[in-house]
Amino acid sequence: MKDKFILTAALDYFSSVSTREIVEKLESNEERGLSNEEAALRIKEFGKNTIESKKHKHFLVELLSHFKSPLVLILTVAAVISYSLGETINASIILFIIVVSIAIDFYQERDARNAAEKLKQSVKSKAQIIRDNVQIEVFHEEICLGDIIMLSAGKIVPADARLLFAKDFFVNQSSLTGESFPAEKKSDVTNIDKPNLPDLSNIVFMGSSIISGIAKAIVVKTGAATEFGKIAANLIQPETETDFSKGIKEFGYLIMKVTIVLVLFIFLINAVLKHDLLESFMFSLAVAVGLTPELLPMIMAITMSKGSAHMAKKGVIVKRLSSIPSFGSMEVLCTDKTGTITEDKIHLVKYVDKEGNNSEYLLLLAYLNSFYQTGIKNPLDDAVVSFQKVDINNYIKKDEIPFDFVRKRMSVVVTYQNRNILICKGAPEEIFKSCLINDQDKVAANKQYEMLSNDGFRVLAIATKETGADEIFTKEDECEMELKGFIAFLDPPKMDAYEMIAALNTIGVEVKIITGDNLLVTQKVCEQIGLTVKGFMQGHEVNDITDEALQRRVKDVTIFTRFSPEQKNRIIMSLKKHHHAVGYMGDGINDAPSLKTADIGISVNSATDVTKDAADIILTQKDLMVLKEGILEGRKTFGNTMKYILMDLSSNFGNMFSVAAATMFLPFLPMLPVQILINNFLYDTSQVTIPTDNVDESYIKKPQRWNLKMIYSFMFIFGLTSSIFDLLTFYLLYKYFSVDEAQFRTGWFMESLATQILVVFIIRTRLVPFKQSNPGKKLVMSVLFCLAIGWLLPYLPFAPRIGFDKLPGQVILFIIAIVAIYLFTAEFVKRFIYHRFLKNVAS
Ligand SMILES: Nc1ncnc2c1ncn2[C@@H]1O[C@H](COP(=O)(O)OP(=O)(O)OP(=O)(O)O)[C@@H](O)[C@H]1O
Ligand SMILES: [Mg+2]
Repeated sequence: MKDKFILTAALDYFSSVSTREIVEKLESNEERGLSNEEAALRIKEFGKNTIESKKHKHFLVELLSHFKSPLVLILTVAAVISYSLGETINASIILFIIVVSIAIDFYQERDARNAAEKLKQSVKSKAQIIRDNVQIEVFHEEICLGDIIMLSAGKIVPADARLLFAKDFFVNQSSLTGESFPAEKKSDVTNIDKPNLPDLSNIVFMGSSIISGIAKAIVVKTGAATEFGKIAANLIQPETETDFSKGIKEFGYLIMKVTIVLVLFIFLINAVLKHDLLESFMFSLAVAVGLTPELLPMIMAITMSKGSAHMAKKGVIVKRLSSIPSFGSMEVLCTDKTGTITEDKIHLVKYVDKEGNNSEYLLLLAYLNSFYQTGIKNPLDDAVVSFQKVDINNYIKKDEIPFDFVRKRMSVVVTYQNRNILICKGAPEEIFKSCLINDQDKVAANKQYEMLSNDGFRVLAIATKETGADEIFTKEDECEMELKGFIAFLDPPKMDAYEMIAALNTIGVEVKIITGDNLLVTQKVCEQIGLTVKGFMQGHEVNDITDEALQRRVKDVTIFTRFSPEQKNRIIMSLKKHHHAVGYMGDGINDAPSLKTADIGISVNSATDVTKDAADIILTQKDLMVLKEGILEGRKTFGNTMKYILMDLSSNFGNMFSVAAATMFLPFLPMLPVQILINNFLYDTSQVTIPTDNVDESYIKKPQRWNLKMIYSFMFIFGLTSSIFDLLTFYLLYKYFSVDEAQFRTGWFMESLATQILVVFIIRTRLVPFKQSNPGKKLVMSVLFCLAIGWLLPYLPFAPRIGFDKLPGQVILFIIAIVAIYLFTAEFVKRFIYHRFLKNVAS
C-alpha cells in the first residue's frame, strides 16, 4: 500500500473519515473488492487474520520439542554417564531407547493432531466477501486488509471493519465493551473527541455477533491488530478443567510424590550400604524412568483422536478433543426444545383475533412482521413467511426493533397510507405487559392463550400501535400498544426424540429441558417424547433465589420454562455442582453462554456461527441417535485411558517398590540400570496398542467418572501383591537356587517383565478375562511380541555384555510357574477390589 499511515492508523481515524477516503487509501474497490492476487499478496505480507500467535511449527522444531521432556533428559544424562564410563553398549542401548520412544511419540501424536485438525476445519466459521467482483465464502483467517465483507444476522464479525452501508444493523459486542444490549451500527461518519469503543458506531469489531440486519464493510484491521486481538489473551478463557483433566493432574502429582520418595530412598540406601555413588545414582535414575507414566500423554492423544475419528463417521464432529472423556462421563443432558427435541420446521396453523376467531388481518400483521424482520434466521418467522403469500405491496418497511431474549418480542414499523404502524409480536406474557388493556380483556386474552397452549400449540401474541413520524424507533416505543390477537404454531417432536430419550435413559443419562417457551407447551412435548417430568420451574423464579437454594432445587426439576440465556446459564452452573459432567445441547444464539459453561456443549451444524463457535461437539446429521453413539465412544476413550493408568500404578509401581525393598536385603543390585531401562521400554512398547483395545459392553453402560478411591486401591493392593511375588522370586532365586548375580538379574528381569506385561489382560476388564471379555488383537500381538523379545534377550550373543546370563531349565520352569500363579492371584485380587471397594462403580 502506498500510504503506510493506513497500516498503523487508529480505529478513531477510520471512524472519522469518509468511506471513500478509506477505500481509496486501502487501495480497494467498494463494488469489486480486492483482486485475488492482491489479497494473496497482502496475506503474505501482513499474515493471516488470526489471533493465535502459534504458527505452524516446523517438523524439526516439533521433533526437538520432544527432547524437552524430563524423561528424555534423564535418559540422556544416563547415556552420557554410561558413555563416559566406557560402557558403550549400555550407552547405545539407552540411545536406542531414546530414539525409538521419541519416534513413536512424535508420529502417533502428530497423526492424532492432524486428524483432529482436519475434522475441525469442516465446522469452522466462514465469512462472505467480495473479491474480483464475485461474492465468495472464505475462512476468517483468509481475510485481509481492504477486503469487502458482507455481514448478516447470526454471523460473527471476522475482523475490525468500517461500515460502508448498513440496514437495521445490530451487533452484540459485549465481550469488548461490556454493553449487554445489542448496539445499533450505521455507516455515517462519527465526530467525537477521544471516542471510546462504544462510540465508534460505524466500526464493527472482530468477534462481535450480528443480531439483525445486513451491512457491507471494509476491513481495516486484521489478526492481532484488532481490538479483539489486543485483548485476546484476556478474552480466551482458560480451558475449563474437566473432571478427567483434574484427575489426570492428581494422578501426575501422586506419581511424582511416590517417585521422589522412592528414588531418594533407593539412592540413600544404596549409597550408604554399597558405597558406590555413581552406580547408585544411575540405578535411581533408572527406577525414576521406570516409575514415570511416560506414555500417558500419547495414549490419551491417540485414544481421543481415534474416538473422534469414530464419532466423525457417525456424524459427530468433536471440536475440542479433551471434551471426549467428559462426553463419556456426562450424567445429565440439558437441551432446549425447538430444533433439537422438536423438528426444526415449525408450521403456522392458526391466526386468530382476541376473541379466538380466524382473522385474515392477523395473518397480514404477522406476515408483515416476519417478512420485514432481518434478525437471525429463526423457525417462527420462517413458518409465517412460508405459510402463504400475502399481498403487502402497499406497506413499506420503515424500521425494525430486533428481537432479544429479555423482551422476548420484536417489532417492525411499516408505512401504510402515510401512517406509521408498529407491529409487535412475541411471547404473550411480554406483549400483554406493554399493551393498554383492561382487566376484563386481560382475563379473556389469557384464557385464549392458555387454551391454545393446552392444545400443544406454540403461541405468539401480536399487538400494534400507530406511531408518529419519528425516524428512529427503539424498544421504548413498544408501549401502550393494542392487542390484536394470536398466531399459533405446531412444533412436533422429532421422529426419533422418543427413541433418544429412551436410549439415553438406558445408558444412565438424565435429560432435562431448558426452554424459552412456556410450561404448557413444554409439558405437552414431554408427554409426546416420553420424558417423565419430576418437577418444573419458571424463569422468573430464578431471579430471587440464592445459588445454594437453586442448587438444591435443580436436582428435582425436569423442565425449566420461560428461561432467558442468563437464567439458562445459572441452571447449568448449579447442575455442575451436583454432577461430574453436565451436557448442554442447543442451536440458538441464546444457547451460546450455556454451551460454553457446560462441560460438554453440543450443537448442530445448521446452527448459527456464534452457537457453533461455543460448542465442543457438533452433530452434522439431523438424527439424534448419534448422540448415544458419541457418548458410548466417549466412555470407551475414558475406559482405555483408565486401563493405562491402572496398569502403570499397579504393576509398574509394584515392581519399583520391590526394587526398593530388594536393595535393602541384597548385597548387589537386583537389576542393572540398563536392564531396568530395557525392561521398562519393553513394557511401554507393549502398551502402545491400548487405545485400540476393546472395551466391555457392560463398562460403557453407565457414565464413567474419575474415581480416586479406585486408583488408590489398585495402587496399593495390586502393587503389594506384585511385590510379594517379586520378593518371593528374589528369595527363591537367591537362597534356594543359589544362582549368581547375573543369573539372579536375568531371572528377575524375565519374571518382572512377564508379570508386568501379562497382567494387562486381567486389569483391562472387570469381567473374567478371555471367557467373558476378549482383548483387542493388536494388544495381544504387542504384548506377546514384547514378551518374546524380553525372554529371548538373555540368549542373544551380546547378552553377557549387558549383564545377562542363561538360566538353567529348572529356574525357567520356576519362573513360568510364579508368573502363572501371580496372574491367577491378580485375577482374584481384582475381584476382591471391585467387590469390596467399588460396589457402586460402573463395571
Ligand atoms: N422471531 C420471534 N418473534 C417473536 N417472538 C419470538 C421470536 N422468537 C422467539 N420469540 C419469543 O421468545 C421466546 C423465547 O425464544 P425461543 O423460543 O427461541 O427460546 P429458546 O430458549 O431457544 O426456546 P426453544 O427451546 O423453543 O428453542 C419464544 O417462546 C417466543 O415467545
Ligand atoms: Mg432455541
